[in-house]
Amino acid sequence: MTAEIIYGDKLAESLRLEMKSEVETLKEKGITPKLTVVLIGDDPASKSYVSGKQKAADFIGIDSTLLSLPTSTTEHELLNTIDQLNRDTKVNGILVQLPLPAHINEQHVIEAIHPNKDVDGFHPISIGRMLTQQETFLPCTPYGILTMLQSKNIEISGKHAVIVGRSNIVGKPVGQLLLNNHATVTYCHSRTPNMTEYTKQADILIVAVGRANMIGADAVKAGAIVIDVGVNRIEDGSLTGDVDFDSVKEKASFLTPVPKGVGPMTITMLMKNTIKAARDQAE
Ligand SMILES: Nc1nc(=O)c2c([nH]1)NC[C@@H]1CN(c3ccc(C(=O)N[C@@H](CCC(=O)O)C(=O)O)cc3)C=[N+]21
Repeated sequence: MTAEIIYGDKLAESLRLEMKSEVETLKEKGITPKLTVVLIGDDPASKSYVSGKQKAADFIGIDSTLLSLPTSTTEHELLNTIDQLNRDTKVNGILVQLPLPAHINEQHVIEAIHPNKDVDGFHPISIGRMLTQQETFLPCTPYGILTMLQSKNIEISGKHAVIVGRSNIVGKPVGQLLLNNHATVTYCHSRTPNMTEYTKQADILIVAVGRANMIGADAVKAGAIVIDVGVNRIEDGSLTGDVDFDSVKEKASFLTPVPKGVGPMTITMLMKNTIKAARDQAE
């Protein structure tokens, strides 16, 4: 079997076009969605992701502001900045780019963002609301993955979804989102013995570990749907996923590439959440 490749960049483009006209309509009603991104320090990867977010916002017509703060910023200073953004009625969404420098407690920062402006969906209130299936901001990468599956009319209900990786921002929430859509969910992680015994049972395999080419064709069931969330910068400077694309392509039914897969969808869902924030706050 040769897999159909799910191109996240193509889907992102069509969704961004829809959002552009949605924002035009909102602007006629006097609503201009505004996102503020806070970036601490000058990590090149973080800068590159942030510029991708700015570009998407510009295209859609979302007002986006980058607040660039030095690495020496204290946790107290950052919490004060967030407090000001929480109070600023013009700001609909707040995103603090992760990872943060070691002297700042990430959880304190995430919990400081008002849940109504939590467009990343990382606040414990947002996570709790997602778990209990209340309406909320869905975390962008899991939301993007769900949208990619739906775009290909892939049935989730009754399928066995195996998640490799258990991070708070991808692995854990994507499993819960698939569970909400009636999948049977198995989590694998660094302490799972004989991991391929599980991955080979997956109808839908989601890999979010951050280790280049850790999943080969031997770990995949024939006809499986494989979603690669890995972002690994390799020696030659290029970007590669967690899945061995060339071999898995010959065995899976659907496969996402890296780059041009989940990454562009993550940014797109952030834009969608920002528009939702603007709408909700205008009520
Ligand atoms: N508060 C917060 N929210 C995030 O959503 C967040 C974060 N912090 N920290 C870092 C991760 C990573 N992330 C990516 C987004 C887009 C691409 C993306 O668009 N990648 C392009 C390639 C970009 C390139 O070539 O560098 C692609 O896959 O085609 C990748 C990674 C969001 N993150």
